[in-house]
Amino acid sequence: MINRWYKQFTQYPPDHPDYWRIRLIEHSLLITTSYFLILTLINLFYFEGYSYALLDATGLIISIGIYSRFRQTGKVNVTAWAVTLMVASLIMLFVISSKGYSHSLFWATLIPPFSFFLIGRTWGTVISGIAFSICAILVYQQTLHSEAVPFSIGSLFNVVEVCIAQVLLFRFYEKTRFSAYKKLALRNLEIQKMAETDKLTGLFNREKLDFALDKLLTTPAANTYIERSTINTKDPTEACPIIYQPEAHASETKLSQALLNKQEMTQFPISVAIIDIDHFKEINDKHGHLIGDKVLCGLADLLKTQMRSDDILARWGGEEFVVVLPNTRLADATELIDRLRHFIATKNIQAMDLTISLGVAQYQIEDTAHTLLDRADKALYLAKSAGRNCVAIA
Ligand SMILES: Nc1nc2c(ncn2[C@@H]2O[C@H](COP(=O)(O)OP(=O)(O)OP(=O)(O)O)[C@@H](O)[C@H]2O)c(=O)[nH]1
Repeated sequence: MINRWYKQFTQYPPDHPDYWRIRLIEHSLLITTSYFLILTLINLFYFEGYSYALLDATGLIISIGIYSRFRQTGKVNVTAWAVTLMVASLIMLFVISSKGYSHSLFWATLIPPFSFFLIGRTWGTVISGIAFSICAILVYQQTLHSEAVPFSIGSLFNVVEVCIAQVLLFRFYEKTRFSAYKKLALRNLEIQKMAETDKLTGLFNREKLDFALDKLLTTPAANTYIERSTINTKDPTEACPIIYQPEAHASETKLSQALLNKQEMTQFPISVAIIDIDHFKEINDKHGHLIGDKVLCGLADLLKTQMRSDDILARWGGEEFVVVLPNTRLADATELIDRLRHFIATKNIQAMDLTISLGVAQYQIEDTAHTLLDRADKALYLAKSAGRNCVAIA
C-alpha cells in the first residue's frame, strides 16, 4: 500500500543522479502529509483547537498539492524547491513559536543537510544561513532578558560556530558528491567508447556493429523507405564488375530482375557490405606489420570520407570492414558499394595501390544480424573467387 506513494519515474532510473533526490522528496512529502493529517485530526477532535486545525489542514493541502503536482509533471527541481521551502518554513515556524526554548533550536540543524541535498550548494547555503540567523537572533534576545536565561553568551557562540561548521561541512559534502558523480559519468563514457571502438582504426568494433545492426533490424521506425539521393553519381565510364550469385536465384537470368525481386521481398531496405583488402598478407610480408597497420588506418580514413551520415562503418576484424546502409535497397547498395570499390582502387595508401573485394546483402524477413552478415560474407567469398577487386551480391 505504502509502495504506491513512491512513483517509479522511467526517466530517472536508479543510476540517475536525481534518483535519490526524488526518494528524499517522496519520503519528506509522505512524512509531512501524515504529520499534518494527524495534527489536523487531533486538534479538531481532541483539543478542539480549530485555528490550529485550520493551520495544519493548510499544511496538509500544500503537502498533497506538491506531491500530486510532482507525480503529474516529474519536475524534480521545482518540487525540490517547494519541499525545501515547506520543510524549512515548518521548522522555523516551530522554532520561532517556541522562542528557542525546549531545545527546539536543534530542529534547525536539519535544514542544511536537507536543503543542500535537494537544492544544491549555493541555495543550500542561503536557506541555511537565513535559518541560522533567525536562531542566532532568538538566542541573542534571550541573553537580553534580566531573568535567568537558558542560553549564555557562550551558547550564542556555540550556536554560531556549529552553524558555520555545518554549512561548510555540507558544502564540502555536496561538492564531493557532485564531482564524484561527474567523474563517474565521464569515466563511464570513456569505458563505453573504449568498449565499442576498434583501437587501431578508431572505427566501431565488431561488438558495437552487432549491437547497432540488431537494433536497426528490430526498430519499427526503420520500416519506412526513404529515397536516397546520393547514389546516382557513379562514374558512367567505369565498368561495373558485379557478380550475381546464381545459386541464390536459380530461375533468374538477369541481374536486374534478381535485384528487383529482392527489393520486393521486404519493406525494410537495409543492406550490408563486407569489405576485404585484396592480398593484404603480401603487404604485411613485404613491408612489415607496422606498415600493414598504417594501411588499415589509411583505408579506414578513406572509407569514412565516403559514408553518409546514417551509414555505420565498423572494423569486423583483421583486414575486413563492414558497412551498414540503412534505407538502401540492394540495387542501390550494389551501385554505391561498387563506387566505393572504384574510389579505393584510384587512391594510394602508404604509396601503394590497393584493391578491395566486397560482398553485399540486403535484409530479408526473419534475418538476424548474424544471418544477414553471413550472406554478405558468402558473397565476399564469391567476389574473392572471381578474381578480387569486384562486388558480389547474395
Ligand atoms: N598489420 C596487420 N595485419 C593484420 C591485422 N589483422 C590481421 N592481419 C593480417 O591480415 C592478413 C590476412 O591474410 P589473408 O586472410 O590471407 O587475406 P589476404 O592476404 O588479404 O588474401 P585475400 O583476402 O584472399 O585477398 C594476415 O596476414 C593477418 O596477419 C592487423 O591488425 N594488422
